[in-house]
Amino acid sequence: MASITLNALAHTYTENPTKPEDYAIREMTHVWEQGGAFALLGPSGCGKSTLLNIISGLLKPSNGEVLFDGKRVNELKPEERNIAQVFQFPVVYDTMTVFDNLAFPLRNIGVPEYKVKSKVYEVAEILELSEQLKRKAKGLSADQKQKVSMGRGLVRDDVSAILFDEPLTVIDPQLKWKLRRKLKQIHEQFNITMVYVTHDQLEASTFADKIAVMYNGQIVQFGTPRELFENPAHTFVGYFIGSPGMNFFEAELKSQGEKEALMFGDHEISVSDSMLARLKNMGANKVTLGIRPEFVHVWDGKNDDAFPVDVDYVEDLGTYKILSFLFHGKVMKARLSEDQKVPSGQIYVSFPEQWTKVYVDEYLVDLTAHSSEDDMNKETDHAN
Ligand SMILES: Nc1ncnc2c1ncn2[C@@H]1O[C@H](COP(=O)(O)OP(=O)(O)OP(=O)(O)O)[C@@H](O)[C@H]1O
Repeated sequence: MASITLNALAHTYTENPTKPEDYAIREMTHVWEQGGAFALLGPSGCGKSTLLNIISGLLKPSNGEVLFDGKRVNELKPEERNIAQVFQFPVVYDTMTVFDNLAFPLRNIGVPEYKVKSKVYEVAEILELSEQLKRKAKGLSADQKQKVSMGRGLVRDDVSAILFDEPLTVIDPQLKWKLRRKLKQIHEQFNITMVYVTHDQLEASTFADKIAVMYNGQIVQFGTPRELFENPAHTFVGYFIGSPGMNFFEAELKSQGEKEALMFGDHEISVSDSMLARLKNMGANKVTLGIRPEFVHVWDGKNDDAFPVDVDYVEDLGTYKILSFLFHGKVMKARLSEDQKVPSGQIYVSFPEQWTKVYVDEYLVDLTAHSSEDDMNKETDHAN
């Protein structure tokens, strides 16, 4: 078991990179703490496999270091890193039995046969492969083969971490859920650092305690599924997580007499005074506002804090409904519970201040985050 540190890591497949877009991995420093269950979540082409291959040693990074438990491993070959990697497609020896497939990594490092046997039985039991141990791998179904692949990663006690690269791609939808639960259970039992790569938010949040969201070669947020949902640190996280994703609209900071106000057309959007002060300080005149459909309040009648909007359409998804409405010409969505009345015509919506997130240059303006400005204010307070 090990912690995995990526220190000022960057990677390009281009010979002479000149701009940030030339990098599949833009410079990042990141730590996967030892024993954690993590997911690396992002769309196709964002750099997930590149990052995984750098950790396992299949790829040499252009810049920076990979450290296991604080020790640099850049120069170590994959087999010297004690990392197990499970790929999208099962890697099994068809002509061998399931038992021999599972035993292979142990026999390779000279583990005595009595230990091989007990470990293989233990792992086969967990993965529900005990009945198949004597069968040739060739006759197995795709999901059974993938379980054998996973098992080969699990048999060794000395692995530092297990990396899964979209391991459930070949698995039937009904079985996916079961295998995901299994992986979670295995993590709890073995306490190995696990990094699970996927582009599926449901897969990421059912497996991982913490998710790194990757976008354009960068980790834009690393947090619990709840943190990603409630406080997206980047507009991409707001868009990518949730179903449907966050509503976004542009607003302008304008002076209204003595006060500043955040305006969307002629509508004033309510944010805290400290947020207005922070935006003024940053010189941010144009911002992006984000609110999740779950947090938009929908009212039948007029209300002091609510804006009149027109219903566009309502989609009934069984246990909930998605209401699309037009707010100052912009289509936005609200999530209604099953028993909520389906509105039509003109309705009123409000955006609770707590859930109205403010983004400048795609990043969240987070008033709870510790800033050097706060430190300076504190120091001034002390001095006074
Ligand atoms: N061997 C390679 N040579 C050149 N460019 C590559 C190579 N492998 C990946 N890339 C590029 O690097 C970027 C990141 O690719 P990568 O495969 O790491 O992304 P990914 O998030 O794993 O995508 P997917 O989910 O589709 O596998 C992409 O723009 C891709 O085209």
